[in-house]
Amino acid sequence: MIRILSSQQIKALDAYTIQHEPIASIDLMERACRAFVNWFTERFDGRNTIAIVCGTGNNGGDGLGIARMLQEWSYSVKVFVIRGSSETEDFKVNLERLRGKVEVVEITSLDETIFSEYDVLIDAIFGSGLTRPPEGLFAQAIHLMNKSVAVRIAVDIPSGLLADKVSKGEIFKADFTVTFQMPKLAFLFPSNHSFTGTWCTVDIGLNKSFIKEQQTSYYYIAAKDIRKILKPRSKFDHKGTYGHALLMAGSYGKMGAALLSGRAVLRAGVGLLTMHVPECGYVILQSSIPEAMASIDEHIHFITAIPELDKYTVVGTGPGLGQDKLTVKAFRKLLEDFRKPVVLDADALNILSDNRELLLLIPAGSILTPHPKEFERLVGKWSDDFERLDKQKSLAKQLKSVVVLKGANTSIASPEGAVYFNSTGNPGMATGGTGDVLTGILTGLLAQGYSSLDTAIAGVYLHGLSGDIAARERSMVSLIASDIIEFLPAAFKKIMHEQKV
Ligand SMILES: NC(=O)C1=CN([C@@H]2O[C@H](COP(=O)(O)OP(=O)(O)OC[C@H]3O[C@@H](n4cnc5c(N)ncnc54)[C@H](OP(=O)(O)O)[C@@H]3O)[C@@H](O)[C@H]2O)[C@@H](O)CC1
Ligand SMILES: [K+]
Repeated sequence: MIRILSSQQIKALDAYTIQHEPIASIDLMERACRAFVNWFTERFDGRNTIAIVCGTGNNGGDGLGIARMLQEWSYSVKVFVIRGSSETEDFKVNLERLRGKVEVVEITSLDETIFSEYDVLIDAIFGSGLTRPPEGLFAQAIHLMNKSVAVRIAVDIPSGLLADKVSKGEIFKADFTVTFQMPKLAFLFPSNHSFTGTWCTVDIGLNKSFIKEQQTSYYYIAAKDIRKILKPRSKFDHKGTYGHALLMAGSYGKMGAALLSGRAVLRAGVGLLTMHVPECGYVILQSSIPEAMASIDEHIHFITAIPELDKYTVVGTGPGLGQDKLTVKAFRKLLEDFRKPVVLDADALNILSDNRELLLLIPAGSILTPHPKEFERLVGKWSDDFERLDKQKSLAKQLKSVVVLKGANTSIASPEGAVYFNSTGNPGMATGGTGDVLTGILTGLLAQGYSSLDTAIAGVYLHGLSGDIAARERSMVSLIASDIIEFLPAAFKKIMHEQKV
C-alpha cells in the first residue's frame, strides 16, 4: 500500500530524510528537480518554449533548479518570480546557481499577455507549504496561467490546492502534476481533477522506514497489494473449497443486470453459483449461464421470496432487483435470516435508503457498493469531498461493514476507519452494467473466503484493471460491461504472474 501522508507529515519526512540519510537539504531539492526533469524530457522536446513561475519557498526553489537543468538540456526557458514575505535558503541558493544562465524576471505587476508566448507553463509558486488562499499577484498570476493555451504542469502540487484540506480561491489548473514521492489526499477527489490533471508520482528517495511508521488512515492501492491478497490454488482443491454463492438479482426487463453479475461471480473464481431470479428469468438464465444453478421465484416479474439459505457461503443482491414492496419484504427476510456477510448494490441500496430500519439488520462484515447518487440517498448531501469522505467512514463504522464508493479512484472504507483508494480503471467504464459486474466479482471473491476488506480491495482493483485492459484492446469509447468480464481472466493473470498481458 502506498501510504498517503498529510502536509505536516511530509514536512517531517523531509526533515528526517535530510538528517538520517544524511543529505543536505539543497541536494534533496536537486534530486526532486532531477526527478521532475527526467519526467519532463521524456515527454517534451527542445522545440517547446518554457516559462517557469516560482514563489520564494522551496516549491519556487524547485522551479529554479528545474530551470537550470532544462537550460543544460538546451531548452528555451524563462523564469518568473513572485516574491512572498520570505525566501527559503534553498530558494536563495538555487537563484544564485541560476545567475547568468537563465533570464529571471521578478513580477511586480501583471500584463494580460505575460504568459501568452510560451508552449509550456510550469507552476512552482506554492507546493505543500501553502497555508491560505493565494491573493494579490499570486492569485492574478494563477488566473492568467489558467487562461493560457500552453500545456500547464504543476511541480508537486498545483498552486492554490491544499494537500489535505478544502481549498478556496484561485487554483492552478494543471494538465499534468508531477508530485514527489506519494500522491496527496486531495488528488484523489473528483472535484480536484480539473486542478491536478493527470498526475504521477516520482521517487525522490524520502526515508522509507519513516513513511512506514507514520499514522495514516489513507492508502493508495498498488498491484503488489493485490498479489499479496490473492491465494494460489492447490492441487487438491475442489469446488467446495471456493464457496457457494447465492445471487439474488433481476426483474422483468432487467435480467441483463443479473446475467452480468452472475457471469462475473463465476469469472471471479467461485466454486458454485446459484442465482435466484423471477420466473421470467428462468429461460434467459439457463440458456445464457449454463454454469449457474437456477432458483426460481414464484413471481413472474420480480423476486418475492428467498430460497433456503443454509448452503450458501455468501449472498450478493441488488442488480436489477427493482423495489416492489414484495421484493422489499424478501430483502428484509434475507437480512434477518442470513447472518454471514452480504454484498449489497443498486436496488438493495435504494431499498435501504427508503427503509432505514433495515440498515440495522445488515450483517457485520458486509460490503456495500454505492455510486455517488446511491450514497447520497443513504447519507444525505455533502458540501465537499472531504465531508463526503467523512460520511463514508462513518457509515462503514456504523454498519461494521466495508463501504465502497464507486467512481474514479473508487474509495473503500473499512469499519476500522481506514480508506483505500483504487489506482485502476478509466472513464470508458462509466457505462451501464459495470457496477453489476463489480457486485459479481465481490460476491465471487467473498465466497472464496477472503475477508470483506481484502475482497473489496482486490475486487475493485481487478475490476478496474480488467477495464484498463479492455480499454486498451477495444478503446474506452466502445468499452461495455461484458468486456470487463471478458478481460477479467487477463487481469487475474497479470496480477498472479501467470502471463504478461
Ligand atoms: N517534501 C519534500 O521532501 C521536499 C519538498 N520539496 C519542495 O518543497 C515544497 C514545500 O516547500 P515549502 O514548505 O517551502 O512551501 P511552499 O509551498 O514552497 O510555499 C511556502 C511559502 O509560501 C508562503 N505562503 C503560503 N501560502 C501562501 C499564500 N496563500 N500567499 C502567500 N504566501 C503564502 C509561506 O509563507 P508564510 O505562510 O510563512 O507566509 C512560505 O513562504 C514542496 O511542495 C516541494 O515542491 C523539494 O524541494 C524537496 C523535497
Ligand atoms: K506548484
